[in-house]
Amino acid sequence: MSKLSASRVHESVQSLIDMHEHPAVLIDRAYRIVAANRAYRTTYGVKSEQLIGRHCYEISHHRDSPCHLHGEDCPHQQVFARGEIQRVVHTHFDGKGRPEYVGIKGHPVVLPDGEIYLGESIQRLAPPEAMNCEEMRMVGRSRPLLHAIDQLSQAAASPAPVLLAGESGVGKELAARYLHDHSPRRGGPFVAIDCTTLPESLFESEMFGHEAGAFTGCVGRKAGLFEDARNGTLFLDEIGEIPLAMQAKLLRVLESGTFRRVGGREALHADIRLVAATNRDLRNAVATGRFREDLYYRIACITIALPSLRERRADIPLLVEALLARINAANGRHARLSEAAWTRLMRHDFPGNVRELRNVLQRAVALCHGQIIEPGDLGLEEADADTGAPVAPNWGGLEREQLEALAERYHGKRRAMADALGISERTLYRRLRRHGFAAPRTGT
Ligand SMILES: Nc1ncnc2c1ncn2[C@@H]1O[C@H](COP(=O)(O)OP(=O)(O)OP(=O)(O)O)[C@@H](O)[C@H]1O
Repeated sequence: MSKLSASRVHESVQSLIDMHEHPAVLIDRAYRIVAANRAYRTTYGVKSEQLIGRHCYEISHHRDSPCHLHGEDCPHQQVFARGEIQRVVHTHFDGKGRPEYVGIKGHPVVLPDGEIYLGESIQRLAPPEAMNCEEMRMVGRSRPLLHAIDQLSQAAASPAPVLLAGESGVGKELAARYLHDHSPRRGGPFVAIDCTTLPESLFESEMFGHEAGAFTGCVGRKAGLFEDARNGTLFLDEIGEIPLAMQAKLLRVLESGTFRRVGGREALHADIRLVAATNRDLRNAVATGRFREDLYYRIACITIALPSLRERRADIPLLVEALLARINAANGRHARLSEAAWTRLMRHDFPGNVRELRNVLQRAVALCHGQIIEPGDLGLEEADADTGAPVAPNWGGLEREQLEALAERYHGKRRAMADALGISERTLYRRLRRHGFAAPRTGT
């Protein structure tokens, strides 16, 4: 766009987008910002004169290439290719460089100069204070994770029970905390219990509390988890493991909204938001009579599936970075992965998901000599060990995620990506084309 039309555009739309209380920005076909409102400038800590003409991905993503090259859905593509409105969730970086999840609505805007632009209105999904605690942050930018974050953000506003489904170690407890931290109950407590640790004999007293002398050996009155979580969120992990008789008791409380301490008479109000999690197929447990159907429908009002790490391999580099930083900080170390160790990690299947990745890194930091983690320090089984073959050459669907992960790690640089895979740039180019990626940048 010429300088003249840029200034015309700027004048005609500036006052319009300034009316938006959320950050709003107008972007041209070449990803350049042509106008942005005050909320956008404040959020991303950039002055007006430094903003116009800059690439949107530089400002919000701190990157030097468009976000769709890094595995994210990009409204830019949808708007300019199809003229359609698109809503996506992205990770943006605020003016202080802190990551945060945002919901973006992108729509086509036709201005008096006849040009089409992308108009984006951006809504912060997380209050910045909720994202500040690094331990609690759900790290990742892959499509499957951002889709789950979108669902979690929408569910957070409602009081309805949520069932989180996913393999062990995918981050169900972290997701439950996210729900709590983004809900109107965030000022109240978050109480988590792993139901497999509750023996049947103690289930009732642990859940609902007991009065003094309610049963043999019990001294004094004790509040249960329902009371501990008052005004907050009660997270029942592995809910599928609750014995049938106890399921009936839990259902009664959820239906009536009241409970009694064991040995008590007073009916207490169950003022909690229930979030449950399971790593097995609860519908199947219902079909085989191991889980009550009525309880299932009560707890699974909103069901959110959390992706396994295999389904979001593109997040591995970011997770490695975040987890290593935490482990290093906790141990006063500065360990980092050698290229060979990194390639070795990328070949692993991670049946134990993020927890397994964290444990592998913890072990590696403890075992490595000096600062560099070598493949041998990772302690991964021989079964999927380095064979010298290109990364996952026959994994079909996984190949796409690996390419995304490499694009992320090497900022889309073709030479470096090809080297990491042990293939030529031409082969890499063919693979990228096959998976519908735009050609990445050349150079190392
Ligand atoms: N997206 C993520 N970003 C950063 N850390 C994560 C992420 N997902 C999981 N983790 C980390 O992985 C570990 C396992 O997560 P969590 O306990 O939430 O998993 P889970 O699905 O509840 O596991 P289980 O089913 O065994 O209870 C934790 O240390 C958590 O902090």
